[in-house]
Amino acid sequence: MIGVVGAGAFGTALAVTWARAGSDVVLWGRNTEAMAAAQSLRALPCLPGVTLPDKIHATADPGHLDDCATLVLAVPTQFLPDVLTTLPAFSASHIVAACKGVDLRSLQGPTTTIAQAYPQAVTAILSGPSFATDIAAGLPTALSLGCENDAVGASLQAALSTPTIRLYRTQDVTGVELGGALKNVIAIACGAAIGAGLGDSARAALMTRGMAEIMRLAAAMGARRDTLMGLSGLGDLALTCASPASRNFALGMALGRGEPLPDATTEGVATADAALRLATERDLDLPVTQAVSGLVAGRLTVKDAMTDLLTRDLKTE
Ligand SMILES: NC(=O)C1=CN([C@@H]2O[C@H](COP(=O)(O)OP(=O)(O)OC[C@H]3O[C@@H](n4cnc5c(N)ncnc54)[C@H](OP(=O)(O)O)[C@@H]3O)[C@@H](O)[C@H]2O)C=CC1
Ligand SMILES: O=C(CO)COP(=O)(O)O
Repeated sequence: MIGVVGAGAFGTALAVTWARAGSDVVLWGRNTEAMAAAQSLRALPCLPGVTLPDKIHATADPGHLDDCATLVLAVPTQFLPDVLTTLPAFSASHIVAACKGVDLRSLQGPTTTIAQAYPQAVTAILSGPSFATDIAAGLPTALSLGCENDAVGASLQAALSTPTIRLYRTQDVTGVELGGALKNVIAIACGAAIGAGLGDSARAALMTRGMAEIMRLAAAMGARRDTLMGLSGLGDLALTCASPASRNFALGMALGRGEPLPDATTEGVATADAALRLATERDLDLPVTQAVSGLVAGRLTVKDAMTDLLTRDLKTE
């Protein structure tokens, strides 16, 4: 049995696809009324038009997660520590993070946060280009599964792949985590460029130089370059920087149009500042990330950010 913690768009979409593939799934959300309604109506408002298969048990009672050998945590990264401290302890042997961010308080990725709360469990990270709506619609998707323990990684890969979701596995947890987290920051930059009317060429430049920043920071933290060139890196960058369906890209577009910050809980907002702190500790320069941090905090306009980026010292590629 698979337990999914977090009945938002992504947790629900994953639960639906695993249930359709034949797994029994407990889908836990914190709101008692909402989860009772989901269990009886077989639907959740975060995924309109999607029917919850019978194999999903929607609940707000964490006791129902006790029998799950595998738990998948699909809550926004900044809320993960709270979720882990408010839920009772579980006996799950495998815990998979399905979150894309770096915790701003601890500067840790989700698997480190989980491992501190559950030292007995093997942790893994699931990340890659995948809109919840696409997964729930049964559209084809490929994701990276990072797990240091390759035997457990292989069993999770088999258990969590479905006829429509293909998982590739790696032992490079840091690469999978940082690829998924840092692409959100670059998506905000690309959205801002498009929202401000700076054009597709500017977006391509930001994606490319943003990828260089992702590589610079993640490699300094131990990630492998080939992981970052894979699904949870270049793959997710390509999706998120090109689609208004991305909340990070859409947030950037709103800022680019001169509107106020629409939703400060969007993953890339906190992760921009977390990435800058990680970079400062390593004496690294992340100019696009710096621009995003200034934009979301209201310290910079898109015009200021553009001028800052274009007037930097010329350098080799
Ligand atoms: N949406 C997508 O297409 C994708 C999302 N992701 C990643 O999945 C993660 C979750 O995102 P997503 O599902 O979209 O987010 P949503 O905003 O749709 O849902 C977030 C969920 O987390 C719950 N939550 C928030 N705070 C707490 C808390 N303190 N305690 C308990 N539960 C809490 C919310 O509960 P409540 O409803 O009660 O507020 C909600 O169920 C993010 O890291 C995101 O980057 C990854 C790939 C695709
Ligand atoms: O991570 C995602 C797609 O892979 C979803 O991106 P957003 O969080 O920007 O919507």
